[in-house]
Amino acid sequence: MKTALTIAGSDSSGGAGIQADLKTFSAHGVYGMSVIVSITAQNTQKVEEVEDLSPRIIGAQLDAVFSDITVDAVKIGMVSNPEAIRVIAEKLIQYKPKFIVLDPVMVSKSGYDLLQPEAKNVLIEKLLPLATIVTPNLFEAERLINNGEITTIEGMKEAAKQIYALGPQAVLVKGGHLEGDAVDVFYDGKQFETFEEERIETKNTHGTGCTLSSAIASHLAKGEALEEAIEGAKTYIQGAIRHSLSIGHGSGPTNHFFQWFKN
Ligand SMILES: Nc1ncnc2c1ncn2[C@@H]1O[C@H](COP(=O)(O)OP(=O)(O)O)[C@@H](O)[C@H]1O
Ligand SMILES: Cc1ncc(COP(=O)(O)OP(=O)(O)O)c(N)n1
Repeated sequence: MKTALTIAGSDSSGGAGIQADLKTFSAHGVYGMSVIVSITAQNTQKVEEVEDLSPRIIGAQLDAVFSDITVDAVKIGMVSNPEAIRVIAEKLIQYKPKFIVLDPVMVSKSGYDLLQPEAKNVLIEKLLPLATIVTPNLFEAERLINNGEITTIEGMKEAAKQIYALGPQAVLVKGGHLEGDAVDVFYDGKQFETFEEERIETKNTHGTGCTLSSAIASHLAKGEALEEAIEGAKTYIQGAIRHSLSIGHGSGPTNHFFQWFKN
């Protein structure tokens, strides 16, 4: 069985973070493992509190997994602070996993900072160059390059080019927050490709970014090429949003088991 490891934060409500990633891996038939960086007290309405784990225990989790198990793909989500980022980068350089999908999580949909402001430049310097692909949403893409607001597909292409210059092997700028269809822009230094799906009108989009990036990691773990992996992940997120769950009083989660149980 193929394996995937998520390095991310825990979401107590189960819609985003580690919990969304593990559900996504399972739904793809991939064995999931986790390195927890932070614990969030969060629900469908807001993030109440965040507590970071120490760099020591983050490093120990990484050593425990990599020293024993073959990791076919890694997904990185919420990494919270500079010290956590440094130990993650150090261990990934040591263990050299074949694929690293980096979702540069910065702010929750409910508006809570999940990346400390002083950690942004450390993430750019230490993690972007290690990434097989980085998957910013519009806000994150704007923050990575500090070049104004992105409001068009052309703007997404320009941002993808500038983020590519920071060192990852490829970039997928997600257009979930743009108007119109859900269009994501891919750039690998050679060509652009757009991945398009119809926009689904729903408030239940908690964890969409986590779900997409861990679906890409699952497809890469199974040996698919990058563009094929994105295509598969885009089909998956479309189903997961279409059958998203009205759980809680706010923005409900994506549905990972829509093939079997529709809501
Ligand atoms: N309402 C929607 N209908 C269809 N696809 C969506 C919708 N919202 C987001 N997506 C897709 O979900 C994925 C995650 O995008 P996005 O919501 O922008 O990420 P994030 O959760 O990081 O903000 C992207 O592929 C995006 O195009
Ligand atoms: C623990 C944790 N990690 C990441 C996120 C952000 O998830 P994302 O899929 O980008 O979008 P929202 O869940 O914020 O809608 C999170 N909230 N918690």
